[in-house]
Amino acid sequence: MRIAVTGKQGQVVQSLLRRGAGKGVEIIAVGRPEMDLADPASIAAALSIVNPDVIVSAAAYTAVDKAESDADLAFAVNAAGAAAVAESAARIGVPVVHISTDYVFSGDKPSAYTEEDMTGPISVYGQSKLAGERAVAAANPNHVILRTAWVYSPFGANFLKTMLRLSETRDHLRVVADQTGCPTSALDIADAILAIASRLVTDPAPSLRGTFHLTGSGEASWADFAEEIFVELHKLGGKSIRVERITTADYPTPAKRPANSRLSCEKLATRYGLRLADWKQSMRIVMQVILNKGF
Ligand SMILES: NC(=O)C1=CN([C@@H]2O[C@H](COP(=O)(O)OP(=O)(O)OC[C@H]3O[C@@H](n4cnc5c(N)ncnc54)[C@H](OP(=O)(O)O)[C@@H]3O)[C@@H](O)[C@H]2O)C=CC1
Ligand SMILES: Cc1cn([C@H]2C[C@H](O)[C@@H](COP(=O)(O)OP(=O)(O)O[C@H]3O[C@@H](C)C(=O)[C@@H](O)[C@H]3O)O2)c(=O)[nH]c1=O
Repeated sequence: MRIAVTGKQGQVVQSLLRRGAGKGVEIIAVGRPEMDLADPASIAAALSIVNPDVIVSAAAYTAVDKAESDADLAFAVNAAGAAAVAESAARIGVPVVHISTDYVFSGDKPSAYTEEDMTGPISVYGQSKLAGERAVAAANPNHVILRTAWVYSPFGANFLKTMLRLSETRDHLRVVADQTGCPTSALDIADAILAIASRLVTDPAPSLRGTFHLTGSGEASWADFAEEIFVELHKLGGKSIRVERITTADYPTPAKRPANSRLSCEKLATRYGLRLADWKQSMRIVMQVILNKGF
């Protein structure tokens, strides 16, 4: 199986390259400079030349706060760019696996969101990703949209790495405790994508197509996540860091985040038999990779 994945340095792309190695899967990362998602004309040619069996649409404009003042580029990449990737897959006649986000929800629901729940993004990033979901579904019926959340990994920029970086110069951090979600390892996402892609290329069942939630098992607030990171850091010989649990109002940001963005992943478990590990277990693996500086 040959997979074309959009982006090069991103967390999910890098995790796919790492997890695909040695499994008889050829993964080709297609990104800048040869393909710019903000330049639709560059997309079809760059993807078709790879002659893939599946396209994984993992590249996105992910700077949540910056998107508030950069909506045109966020929409160009996350909506028009995603649409062009899905159209390219349709033209080649292959499935597209598109990655989306918990931020398509408002966060008002008191329990975990299912795929049937109404969306209602409260940030430009979330709005642009929802527009992308709709455009992907319209462009290629042979699609899987995977909504994931709170992604961390040894690669790129993420909350876990931000916490570790801040801990180098501080012994006390203030972190919001009233936003709840599901931390998800990009390495686990990569394993799931590989399993999903191999089903899609062999099984035309409609029940395997559509929108699915894919997050780490369990739930946490950002403060819980930070505390667990620092427990593990201390166990691995690092310094002790105190987390002060604060409210969203105490930590003003340009973009609003959902208060609740927990996602129910039952549909994926039922249709694909896939369930990701508990986030704390996966977080420990990622921490060990980062602190030991290698796999
Ligand atoms: N990070 C998170 O917490 C979450 C992410 N998601 C979604 O998961 C997917 C993967 O996210 P993640 O791996 O964390 O993303 P990253 O922020 O780590 O990487 C973003 C990727 O997108 C690429 N990219 C950005 N703009 C363009 C552009 N104009 N043209 C081509 N490539 C571009 C980057 O390119 P380059 O390689 O050149 O830097 C990079 O490879 C995204 O769709 C994201 O919306 C969903 C939920 C949570
Ligand atoms: C750095 C920091 C953040 N925070 C808060 C701000 C915010 O509410 C929360 C997370 O902040 P970040 O900016 O790191 O994370 P954010 O960019 O909001 O992460 C999101 O990224 C996009 C791409 C997604 O799709 C989402 O699923 C989600 O992972 O933690 C603190 O309370 N203290 C801190 O020291």
